[in-house]
Amino acid sequence: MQKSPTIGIVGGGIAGLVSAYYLSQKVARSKIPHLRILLFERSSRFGGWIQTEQLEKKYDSHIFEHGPRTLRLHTGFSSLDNHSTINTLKLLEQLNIFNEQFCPIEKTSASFKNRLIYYNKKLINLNDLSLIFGGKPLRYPPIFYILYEYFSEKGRFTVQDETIKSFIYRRFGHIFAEDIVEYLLDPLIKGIYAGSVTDLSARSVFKKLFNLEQRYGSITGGLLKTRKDKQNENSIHFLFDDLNLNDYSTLLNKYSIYYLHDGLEILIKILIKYLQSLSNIELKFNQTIKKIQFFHNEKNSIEILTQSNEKYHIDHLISAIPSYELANYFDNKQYEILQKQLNQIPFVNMIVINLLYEKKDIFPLEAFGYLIPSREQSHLLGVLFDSCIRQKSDKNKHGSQLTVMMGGAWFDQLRLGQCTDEQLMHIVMNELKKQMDLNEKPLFYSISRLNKAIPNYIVGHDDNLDDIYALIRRYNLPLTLVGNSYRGIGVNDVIFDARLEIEYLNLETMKRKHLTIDCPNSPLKWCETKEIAQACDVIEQCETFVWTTRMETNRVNLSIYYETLCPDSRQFITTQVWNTYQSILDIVNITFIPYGNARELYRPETKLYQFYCQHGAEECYENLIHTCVLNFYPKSEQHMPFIYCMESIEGNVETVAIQCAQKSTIDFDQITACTHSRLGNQLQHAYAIQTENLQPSHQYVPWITLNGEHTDDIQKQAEKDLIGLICNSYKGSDPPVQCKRNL
Ligand SMILES: C=Cc1c2[nH]c(c1C)Cc1[nH]c(c(CCC(=O)O)c1C)Cc1[nH]c(c(C)c1CCC(=O)O)Cc1[nH]c(c(C)c1C=C)C2
Repeated sequence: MQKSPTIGIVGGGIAGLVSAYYLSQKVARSKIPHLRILLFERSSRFGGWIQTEQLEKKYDSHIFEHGPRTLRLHTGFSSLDNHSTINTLKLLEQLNIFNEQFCPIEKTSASFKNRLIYYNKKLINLNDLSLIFGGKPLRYPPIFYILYEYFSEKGRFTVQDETIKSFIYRRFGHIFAEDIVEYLLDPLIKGIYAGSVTDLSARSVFKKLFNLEQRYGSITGGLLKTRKDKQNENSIHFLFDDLNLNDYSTLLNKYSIYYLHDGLEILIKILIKYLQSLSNIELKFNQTIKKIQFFHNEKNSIEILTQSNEKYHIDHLISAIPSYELANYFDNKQYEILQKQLNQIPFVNMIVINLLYEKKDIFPLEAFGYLIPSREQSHLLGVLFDSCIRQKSDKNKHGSQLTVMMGGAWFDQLRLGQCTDEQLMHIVMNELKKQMDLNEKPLFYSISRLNKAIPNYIVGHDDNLDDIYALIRRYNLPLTLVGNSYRGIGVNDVIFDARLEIEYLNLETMKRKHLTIDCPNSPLKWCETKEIAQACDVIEQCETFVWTTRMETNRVNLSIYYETLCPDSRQFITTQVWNTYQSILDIVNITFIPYGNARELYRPETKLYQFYCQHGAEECYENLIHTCVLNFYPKSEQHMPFIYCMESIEGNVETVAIQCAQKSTIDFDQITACTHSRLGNQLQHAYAIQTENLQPSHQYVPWITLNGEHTDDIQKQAEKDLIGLICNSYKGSDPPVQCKRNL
């Protein structure tokens, strides 16, 4: 008998909708067609901050975007690869809106390249190199900055996190940092986070640059060393084989950003239409949630109580609301710390003013827009030249359009919350007159006050996230976090992150919770599975007399000699070994030896071994991470999910390791300490010896031994059907049910 497992999603913004979308696809692939998905949105519309207003005909049907309007085709500052970018393109294709809606902007076009700043009461173009050499806004030639950074003291492995300002001052020194911070990074950070360089985290916002410094000792040195690796980036994502970068390389090389012809909200509308066509999804508008209660019972279920006192029982909750809103639902004292950690992510208020002018050419030059450094003391953060950006779609329309952004981290200081619309417009008109020499009155305008619109990843954000995940694990909460509060604020990041999170959801356990199993008549079957044993109330007896006996006497010993970045090793671990782990772990000991074709050299001066790996320094580092994890987490249940995760995801090793540690129960601080210690070095050396002592010597990786033996036959069978191989080698009289199916 089977009741329907149910997943609840709270929040009907882009994160909630794409979570429902990817979940529906996962359900269709899996064998749980009865799984129900409930999506709760408190307002009467879906889409969150993504909102497109279509103006009347008398305004030439211009569109006003009240939130995001362009999407990235390049990696951006925090993303480490192009997968999130490709993923959104795939989504547009899957929803059949790519061909009619996708409007890319060429990298060479003025409306992308020309990014201006308001400097010394003038608009200057950062793309105009002569300006930089002419001493604006950088006082010295750029090569001075680069050389200083390259030779400045290495901060390797010393800094946990710091503000963007302190990072730049540490790397470039006082003489050079001032220009970079005041006139480049201050406006840039305003133009993405509406935040301040004195608050935001270098580690979270400039992930790539921060990691390069931590790894290679300097940003420039790191960039030089990793230039070669970039060529290998055109790969397929390990979890999602539809994300083949090669399919899109021409497009990514040519274009920089894109917008959707009818505005970004078309993506929301099409998603809703698709979700409404599915029978197992219910989209619930106007549903304010009063309470979410987690029950720590056998089923670990959740109760959602709405304002209208309706109750919903669900098995898993996907939170697609901002972190501070989720925090409110944890009103039980028990979750006080989790509530506090969620509340530690600050959000800033924005005022977005769209303006339509009658005249066609109101812009000083064709550009993306301009940003205003804090030193210039303006009430505005920046101005977007929408007509330049949407040139292709709006070429036959009259007039011109721009958007003014206000608020962010300076919202309270400038008392913008107290301004009436008239006062805001007065400020805007004055500033545009001063900055753009724009004296015209707009034909039409629209003011949006976006409360707590953009999360600011302040210093310690990544550590805070670690704590949040550790608490969710400690309380054993069936909870998934998606949305821009956590791991990226761009639309691409939010969509891709939701897809990853859904991929990691284990629907099987949800299904099992809903199976009502009757105890079979024959006692021979009582210990076949945990669920049957539970139904027969003989768990303890099975553990003592059947399952442990299997464990002690007849277990098959499987050893995998591998290297972490080798594609064949990764393929083997993420398919054959992972399936084996998931189904027949109680008859096999799985041992990992992460070394493979590496070589070692003893350095008497340091009394340490130096390792050289087939796939370079990155691989040596990942081998070492695996080595340390295997040492501190010796049980398969402890290290296998981490190893599987790391071997599944491509990208910067440290970032992936942190991400995977968060998802499993690994304390990454402990592992980092080990990788930098003599202990880590000794453990890696032990694996080198173990690999070098193999009889016969290994000739390739992964190299498999079964009960200490390697033959071509064992290798071939292992690569083809590892479960079958282990089941056949198992000598116990009570093979698990999965083997019976296999034999
Ligand atoms: C003036 C304020 C803002 C402007 N846009 C935003 C704010 C707060 C919001 C915003 N802009 C970007 C993102 C991230 C998108 C993503 O990663 O997918 C967000 C949330 C993109 C962006 N905008 C600028 C830059 C350099 C970037 C990074 C990626 C890219 O190159 O597209 C610069 C910029 N933003 C604004 C202006 C006027 C401006 C430059 C002239 C407005």
